[in-house]
Amino acid sequence: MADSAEVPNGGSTANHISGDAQFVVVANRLPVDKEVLPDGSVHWKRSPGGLVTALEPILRQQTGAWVGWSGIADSDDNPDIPGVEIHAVPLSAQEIAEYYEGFSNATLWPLYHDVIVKPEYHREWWNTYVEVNRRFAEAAAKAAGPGATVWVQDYQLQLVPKMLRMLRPDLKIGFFLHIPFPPVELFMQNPWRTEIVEGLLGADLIGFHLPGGAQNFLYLARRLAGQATSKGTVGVRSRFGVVQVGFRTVRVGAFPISIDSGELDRKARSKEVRKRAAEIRKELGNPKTILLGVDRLDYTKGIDVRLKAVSELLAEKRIDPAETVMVQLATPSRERVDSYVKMRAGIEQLVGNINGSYSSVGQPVVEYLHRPIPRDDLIAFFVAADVMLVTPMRDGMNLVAKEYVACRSDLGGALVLSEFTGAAAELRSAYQANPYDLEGVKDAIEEAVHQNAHEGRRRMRALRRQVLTHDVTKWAQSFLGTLAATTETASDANRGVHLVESNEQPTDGPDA
Ligand SMILES: Nc1ncnc2c1ncn2[C@@H]1O[C@H](COP(=O)(O)OP(=O)(O)O)[C@@H](O)[C@H]1O
Ligand SMILES: O=P(O)(O)OC[C@H]1O[C@H](O[C@H]2O[C@H](CO)[C@@H](O)[C@H](O)[C@H]2O)[C@H](O)[C@@H](O)[C@@H]1O
Repeated sequence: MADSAEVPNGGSTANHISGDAQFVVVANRLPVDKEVLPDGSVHWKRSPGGLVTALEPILRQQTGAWVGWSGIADSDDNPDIPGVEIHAVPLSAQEIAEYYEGFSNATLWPLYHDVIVKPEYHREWWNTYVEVNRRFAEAAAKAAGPGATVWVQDYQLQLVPKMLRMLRPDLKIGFFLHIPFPPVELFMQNPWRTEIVEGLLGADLIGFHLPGGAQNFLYLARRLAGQATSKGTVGVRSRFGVVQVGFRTVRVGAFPISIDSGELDRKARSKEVRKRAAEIRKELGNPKTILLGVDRLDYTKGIDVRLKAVSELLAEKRIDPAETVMVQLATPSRERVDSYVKMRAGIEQLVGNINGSYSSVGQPVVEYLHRPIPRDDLIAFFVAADVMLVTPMRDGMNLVAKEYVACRSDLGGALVLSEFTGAAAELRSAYQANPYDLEGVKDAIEEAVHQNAHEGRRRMRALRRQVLTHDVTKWAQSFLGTLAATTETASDANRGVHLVESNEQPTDGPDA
């Protein structure tokens, strides 16, 4: 183990006595968010988003440590979670503004999601991103036992793999990106593009949801970091790409994430959930059709698209307001970032417009809740919904689509799914649509609303086969199994792989 090392990008050096955890997850967020109630008491609640939904069952199966931030400023409390050793990384209010709201969510998030909103590039935000990444790397280096496996998560921490390797060359380091890896032309906008590619190359294995992301990364590793890489296509959980970094071999692969589908299936079959689902339908006025949206309130999710589509279908009398209720459950998200403030106002206006035009007294057409819903209630909503609307402009995976399918053991319901989600590659039997084509989205919703029962069961059976056989355990096992099998020597890892030198003319272009 290296006791001290030079950390690139302005990092300090330190002695890092190792801890004893053999498996360490490093993520921006802890699995629980700290909340200080008005009476001063502290309450820990489930953190928002799919990353925590996916990783929480993995940590339950595999004892280890979790390094992350508690969601509020200046807190280093470590909540008690059975079987998980928590290491909170405190962030100041300024770091939250510059690293989390700034560089992570107003620079990288829009850049990696097709620049739906214009990314902002500020040097101070970048400097704080580097500084906070260094702090996470140091915390991980302290938590990890000798030779441990450390799994770094997502776009907020792309510099951690290289920083951690400098501190602790004895570790096996994996990195997984939960959001899309953008096309090369967009990635090249980033003034710190080379530092990010080099940061990621500190890992032994870099995982993406889709082969396209992995291939984009391989091209950039050659072009920006000047490394030799494999050529040819990357497969799903197979045919990994290779980047040769000096004597080290870095593997690059596609590992589509999933959910604990078995557990959701069991819960959704329970008497309590069935009863709650029936109550929900009754509370909504026993409509013929319940349309459902479940999202973090994020501009990438296309909540406005589905509201506009429903509004036009009502205007064109293709769906009947007396028979239809749309429920939109929206968890508050990144509420101090400008683009989120604007988007929330736009969505609430659309909801108001639809209700103003088509509701009757006591019977709103759109029910909109801006708060997180307890898990068991959410499952009951999935069971009650006739049509699930998942319409992102771009989404790394979208676990909501998979959760809906896992909850439909009755083979009822229909899924309308944007082509631009990672989930679309697997959920082929959904009613898929291009979210930029409003007529196409309307047609998909109308078809789903009016599907005949036989066709609905056929589609749902196919969707469930995929979701139940590809659960989150399979995702983690395939990633961690590949990481464990990474070999130290270039000659072993590269046997049979043709490497393209960075100065060779590549035959596989970006997105190939
Ligand atoms: N309104 C809500 N209340 C409770 N949980 C929600 C709500 N909206 C989304 N979720 C949960 O958050 C997770 C979202 O994951 P995903 O669809 O992958 O998107 P993201 O991680 O971008 O938010 C899912 O597990 C979903 O059930
Ligand atoms: O931590 P927040 O800023 O509140 O955001 C919540 C999480 O959102 C993103 O989730 C992504 O991960 C999901 C699981 O892989 C995937 O299905 C989804 O498409 C992604 O958007 C983000 O990547 C996480 O880091 C956040 O914690």
